[in-house]
Amino acid sequence: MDPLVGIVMGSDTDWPMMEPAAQALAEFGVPYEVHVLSAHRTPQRMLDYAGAAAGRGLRVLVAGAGGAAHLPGMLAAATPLPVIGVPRPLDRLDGLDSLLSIVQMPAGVPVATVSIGGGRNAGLLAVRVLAASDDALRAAVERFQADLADSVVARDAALRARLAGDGSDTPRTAGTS
Ligand SMILES: Nc1c(C(=O)O)ncn1[C@@H]1O[C@H](COP(=O)(O)O)[C@@H](O)[C@H]1O
Repeated sequence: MDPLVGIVMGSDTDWPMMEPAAQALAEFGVPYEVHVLSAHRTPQRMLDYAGAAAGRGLRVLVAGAGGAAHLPGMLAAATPLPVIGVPRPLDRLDGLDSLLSIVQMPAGVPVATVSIGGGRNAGLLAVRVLAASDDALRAAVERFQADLADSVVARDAALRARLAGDGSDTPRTAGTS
């Protein structure tokens, strides 16, 4: 199947952060491609990719980068497709630099920014973008949401059972120890 989502990143060293995006897409059966592109290091290649993306059938781009993370914004400038940015935490500044570089776009050039290191949510958001015009995919998203809710209920029950076993499940008044 031709890819619908382009997962791109400024360096191959970003892959551990971006792999969960790929896994999320795979869980929903959404075909994707993966590339290393850099607004800084391969500017023309990045522009060529962005310019051709929609015509090749891609529908969403997920772009991860660290530090001076200009890749998502530059892609958004050069494609009409929705771009989801993923800020990568590097050794210094804990990813705040990447987050601000990606999220503070000028009006007219939107990038949907997920949390620092939020590769999985970026993949899930790409699925939702596609699901807006795909009934079968939307039904799969609804099943995913129901499963997530069920897992929280199960964890609630497991925690309460564990605390009851400890004899520590006694209701307490807020502010008392
Ligand atoms: N932020 C960007 C861009 C860009 O925005 O064009 N190109 C590479 N990078 C980032 O540089 C970091 C270090 O890269 P290396 O590990 O290759 O030195 C990576 O997180 C990459 O996304």
